[in-house]
Amino acid sequence: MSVFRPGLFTGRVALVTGGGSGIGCQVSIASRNLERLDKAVEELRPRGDIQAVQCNIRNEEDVRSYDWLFMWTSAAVTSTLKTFGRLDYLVNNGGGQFPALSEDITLKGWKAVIETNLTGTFLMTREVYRQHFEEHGGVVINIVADMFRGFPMMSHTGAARAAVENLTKSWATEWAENGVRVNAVAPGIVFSPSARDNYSFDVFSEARSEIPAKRLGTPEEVSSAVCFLLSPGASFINGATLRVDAGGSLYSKLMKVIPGSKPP
Ligand SMILES: CCCCC/C=C/C(=O)SCCNC(=O)CCNC(=O)[C@H](O)C(C)(C)COP(=O)(O)OP(=O)(O)OC[C@H]1O[C@@H](n2cnc3c(N)ncnc32)[C@H](O)[C@@H]1OP(=O)(O)O
Ligand SMILES: NC(=O)C1=CN([C@@H]2O[C@H](COP(=O)(O)OP(=O)(O)OC[C@H]3O[C@@H](n4cnc5c(N)ncnc54)[C@H](OP(=O)(O)O)[C@@H]3O)[C@@H](O)[C@H]2O)C=CC1
Repeated sequence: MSVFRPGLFTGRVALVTGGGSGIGCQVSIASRNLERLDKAVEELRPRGDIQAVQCNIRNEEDVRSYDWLFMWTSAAVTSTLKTFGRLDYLVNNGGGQFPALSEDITLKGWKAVIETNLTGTFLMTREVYRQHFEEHGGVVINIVADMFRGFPMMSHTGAARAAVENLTKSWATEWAENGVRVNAVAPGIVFSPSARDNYSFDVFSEARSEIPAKRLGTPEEVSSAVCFLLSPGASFINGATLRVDAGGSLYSKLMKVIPGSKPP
């Protein structure tokens, strides 16, 4: 997702997991696939000072670490601080899941989704707080999802995202005195090739009719919300979740077709 806008964030530094761009802001983008990250850096370099950091957010060593001599390493947080000398924003955007009925989810699959969406967000945020925000303050944005009525067919991610929404509130209170704000953004349905490839049918075409606006959202519409919550314009907003879904989370769509009811 394209995260920053010109002018608003000049001189500020952001660490964004799962891609995202820096326009008018210095940015580290962090995910597992270095080849894809390097490609994104090449595309975005003309628009801002941007670096790629290979990091599996599920892996504490990737997220954390200084080495035993406290030398800088290539880990996500330390390398951002080394390159840019400061850190103002963390956007926990990295995440994903696969569609499956709960009874079909293996323990390995459950753990993969919980570790990616919940543990990864916890590790990244804890590390940024310890290494920088505790002393200097900052803003955290957690990208969650429309799980407000449960998440049939994706119960693992529903549970993880609901937990992240709850963490958002805990952190907002725990770290307020250190000048840290923590908010969440809950996108509705936005086209994503990786999600498309996870489905056996054309999920995005079908989803369109389930959205009151009768269209999908765009990455820019999500990034506008992220930018607002990062900006001083949101300085009195803490612990909130902003739904960016054109009202989709209020609409009675069924993600799993229920053909009929059996007698009790
Ligand atoms: C109504 C429509 C809503 C659409 C809204 C879209 C929302 C989005 O979030 S868009 C972004 C979505 N993108 C993705 O979700 C793609 C990324 N997904 C993943 O990376 C994986 O799904 C992951 C999160 C589970 C983690 O993958 P990884 O760490 O690489 O783990 P493995 O691939 O090795 O899988 C571990 C384990 O997980 C189970 N599993 C994985 N994929 C599936 C699948 N498609 N179906 C069923 N089970 C799956 C499986 O148990 C895997 O173990 P093995 O069986 O030993 O491979
Ligand atoms: N598209 C949509 O409709 C919606 C999306 N969301 C959420 O918004 C976020 C962005 O989604 P979108 O851009 O559409 O999807 P993408 O699948 O394109 O982006 C997900 C990103 O997360 C990264 N990622 C996944 N696992 C890890 C990991 N273990 N460590 C580090 N990075 C990881 C991936 O990079 P890599 O594989 O290189 O690690 C990828 O860049 C995700 O959290 C998604 O679940 C929420 C609601 C709806």
